[in-house]
Amino acid sequence: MGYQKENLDTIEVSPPDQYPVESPKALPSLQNIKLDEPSNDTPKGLEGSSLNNTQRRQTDNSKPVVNLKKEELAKPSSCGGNTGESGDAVTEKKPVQKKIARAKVPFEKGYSQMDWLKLTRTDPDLAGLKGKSNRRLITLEEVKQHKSTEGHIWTVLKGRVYNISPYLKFHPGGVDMLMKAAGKDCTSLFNKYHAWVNAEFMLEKCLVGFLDVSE
Ligand code: HEM
Repeated sequence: MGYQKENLDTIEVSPPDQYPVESPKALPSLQNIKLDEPSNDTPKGLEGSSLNNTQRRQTDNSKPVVNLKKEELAKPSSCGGNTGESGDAVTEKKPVQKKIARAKVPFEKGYSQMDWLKLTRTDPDLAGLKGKSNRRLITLEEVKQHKSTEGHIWTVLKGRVYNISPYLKFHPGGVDMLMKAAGKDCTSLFNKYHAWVNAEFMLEKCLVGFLDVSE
């Protein structure tokens, strides 16, 4: 028995010595294989997806368009297979769209988008209508009169009139930016910065009425 234990000990010691010798040999060979394969097909696509994941959050705005272009350009090269040059053409990063300066303002504690969602579910009168209907037609003149009254700052977005007062401090672009919408139709500004934002859902409870376009 004593002999067996000694034998086992010596056997157990030897494999850890072998692993570091074998694994470095094995890894480089695998890496070589992996590197060769994608470089023929879509190296740009792979680079783009992994690198952009970190960048995307900062500049979501123009990325989708640029990515689409890349994909479109990458398709012929991956079909052709041999044309590595066409891939290089993709790296000439000429922004197709004008880049809009985007600055997210760090939200105050208690003013995250999640907090806003909670508020919309708990506050009974974010629109400030005090029981009045939010189905009525509202003229732009009336909207203009609600640009500084505390608690009653209105804007028009895609034909709907909202009271944006309660949302001001929750707006990720900051109060100042959202105040540019006060008392007027902010649809084009809104679309300029973030056409993808689902304001209809976010401001549902702030609906005051609908813009009267008959005038
Ligand atoms: C009236 C309704 C509006 C709503 C519901 C709204 C909502 C939002 C949301 C959800 C974001 C975060 C977007 C993201 O994370 O991708 C955001 C960001 C921003 N918004 Fe607004 N917004 C409104 C109006 C405006 C207006 C009128 C302006 C400009 C005058 C504006 C300028 C910005 C800017 C500069 C940012 C920060 C950077 C960015 O993410 O693009 N927003 N807004």
